[in-house]
Amino acid sequence: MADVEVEPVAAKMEGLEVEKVASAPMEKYSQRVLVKTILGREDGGVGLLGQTIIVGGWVKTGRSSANVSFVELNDGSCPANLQGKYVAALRIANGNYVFMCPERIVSHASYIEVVVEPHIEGASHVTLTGTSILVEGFLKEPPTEELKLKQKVELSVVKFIHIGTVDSKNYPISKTRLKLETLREYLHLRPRTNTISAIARVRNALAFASHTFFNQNKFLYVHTPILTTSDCEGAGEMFQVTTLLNDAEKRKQEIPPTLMVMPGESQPEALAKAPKLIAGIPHREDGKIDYTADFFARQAFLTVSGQLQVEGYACALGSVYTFGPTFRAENSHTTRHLAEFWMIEPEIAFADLKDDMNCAEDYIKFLCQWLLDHCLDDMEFLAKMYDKTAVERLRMVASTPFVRITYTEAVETLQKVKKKKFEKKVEWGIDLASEHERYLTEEIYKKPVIVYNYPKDIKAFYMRLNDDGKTVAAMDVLVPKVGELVGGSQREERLDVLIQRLEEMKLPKEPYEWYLDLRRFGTVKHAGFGLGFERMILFATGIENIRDVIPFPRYPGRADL
Ligand SMILES: NC(=O)C[C@H](N)C(=O)O
Repeated sequence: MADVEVEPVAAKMEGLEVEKVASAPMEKYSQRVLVKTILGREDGGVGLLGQTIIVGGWVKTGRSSANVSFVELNDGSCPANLQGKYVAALRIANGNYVFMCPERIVSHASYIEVVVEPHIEGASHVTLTGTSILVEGFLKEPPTEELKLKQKVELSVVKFIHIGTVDSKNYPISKTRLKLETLREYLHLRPRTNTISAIARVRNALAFASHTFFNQNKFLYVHTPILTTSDCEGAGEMFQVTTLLNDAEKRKQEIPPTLMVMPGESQPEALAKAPKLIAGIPHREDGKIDYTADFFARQAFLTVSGQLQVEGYACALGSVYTFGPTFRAENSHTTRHLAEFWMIEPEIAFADLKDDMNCAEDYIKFLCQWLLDHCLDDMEFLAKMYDKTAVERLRMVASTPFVRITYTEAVETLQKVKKKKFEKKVEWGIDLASEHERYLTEEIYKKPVIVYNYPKDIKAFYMRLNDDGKTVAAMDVLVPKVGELVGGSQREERLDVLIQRLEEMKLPKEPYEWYLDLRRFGTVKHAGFGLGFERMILFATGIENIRDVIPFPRYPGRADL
C-alpha cells in the first residue's frame, strides 16, 4: 500500500461517485502505480473508478493536432498482447475521441486513456516517442459504450509531475518496428521495445521458475566462482584474466613464483621454465613477459562451468545447483553461441545417469508449464511476432514424455535418413552437429530427445566410463529449434579410472588434485547437468538469435556497453 493516499479531489470535481473506491496501491519503492496494477485486475480497473493515481513511463507513440493529442505510455509492467497493448494512452483534447490504431485494440482493457484538458501545463510537450512522464490523474469511465468495450477505465489528467523531453531527431528507436539486428546497436534502449521487454519478462520468469523447481525439490543454491584455474571441460576454451596494472612501478612488490603457460604449451613444459621477476614483473626464462600470470602474478580464467566446484558441495550437501554466468572463448559466430552465457547446473549425490535424465526432463517440463501459467500474454505476443508454434510447443513439451535413445541408436537412425544429405557425414564416433540434433527432434521424433552413452573420445574427462570401455554415461537433451539444450553426465567416481582418463586425455593432474580429493575422501556416485539458460529462452520463445535473449550479449568483437 502507498503511504501517500491521494485524495480523489479531481473526481469529486467531475461529480463522480467517490464514496467507495478501492485503492490502487502505489509501488512500495516507486512513486507511481503500475499500469498492470490497474489493467491486470479481473475487472479491468472498474473497481478503481474515482481513484486518483500517478502513472509513469515512456511515451511509445504520440500524435497531436490542433485540439487533440494522444500518446501511448509504456511503463514496462504489462505485456503487449494480441488484442491490443498494455500501455497507457494519453489523449489531450476536449473534443471527440480519437483512436490511435482502433483495429489493434479489440475488446480488451489493455491500455488506459489519459485525457488531458488543454489548459494542463506541459500538455504540448508529451507526445514525442521516448518522452518520460509521471502524471497524476483520476480514473473515470470512457464516455461511450463503444469505448467501454475497448477499455474499462481512462485516466483524466490533473497534472504532470515530471516530463523528460527527448531529442526526437536523434532518438535511435523512435520508429515502431526496427529489426532485432538494428536494435542490437542500442542495447541500453532496446528494452523499451515490446519484443525485448517481453523477452526480459520471460527470462525473469524462467529464472524464478528455476529457483522454484530446485528449491521445491530440496536442492541447495550454491554460488560457484567466476574466477578459477580449473578448466572444467578440459578443452582450453577459457578467457584469461589480466589486470590493468601494466605499470612496472605498481608491480614492484614481492610476487610469488607462478606457473606460466603460453599458448600451445603444456603445463609441464611451462613448469620446466622457471619464472623470474624483473622489476616486479613475472618474466619467463626466455625473457618474455609472462602475461598469462596476471592475476596477482598467478594465472586465472573466467569459468567455463561451475560444475567441478559444485560437485564439492554435492559431495557434502546432497542435491545442489549453481546458476550464474559462464564463459567460453570460442570464436563462434552462430545464432546459438555466446562468449558469456548463463548456465543452471544441478548436481545430485547418490544419483546415476537415469536420475539425471529424469531430473532434466522434469525441470524442462516445469519451465514450459511455468511460462504457460505465468507468462502467457508475453508468450502469445512473441509467438505472433516470431514463431507461430511457440505456445503449442510449450504445451507439447510440458505434457509429452521425451524420447530416450543411445548415441549408437541415434547414429543408426540418422544413417537411415535418405531424404536429407547432412553436411557432416554421420559415423559412429562423431560429435553430433546441430543439423543432426535438429533433424532428430524436428523431423524424426518431433519432440525432445535425450541421447545418452556417448563415445568417450568426444566427451569430457569427468564422465563415468561405461562397462563397454568405449562410451561414457553422458546425456544431451536435444530440442526442436535449438538442438542441444542440456548436457550432463554421471561423474566418474572411481579414483583410478578418473586418473587414467586424465592421462588418456593428456590433461595435467596437478590442477585437478583438489577434484581428485573428492574421490579420495568418501567418494559417491553422483550426476549432474548444465542447462544453457539462453538456449532455453530461444527454445521457449522461438526467437532466432541468442544475442536477442540476453540483455547485453557478448560475442566475438562485442563487449562494449
Ligand atoms: N554441469 C554440467 O554437467 C555442464 C557441463 N559441465 C557443461 O559445461 O556442459
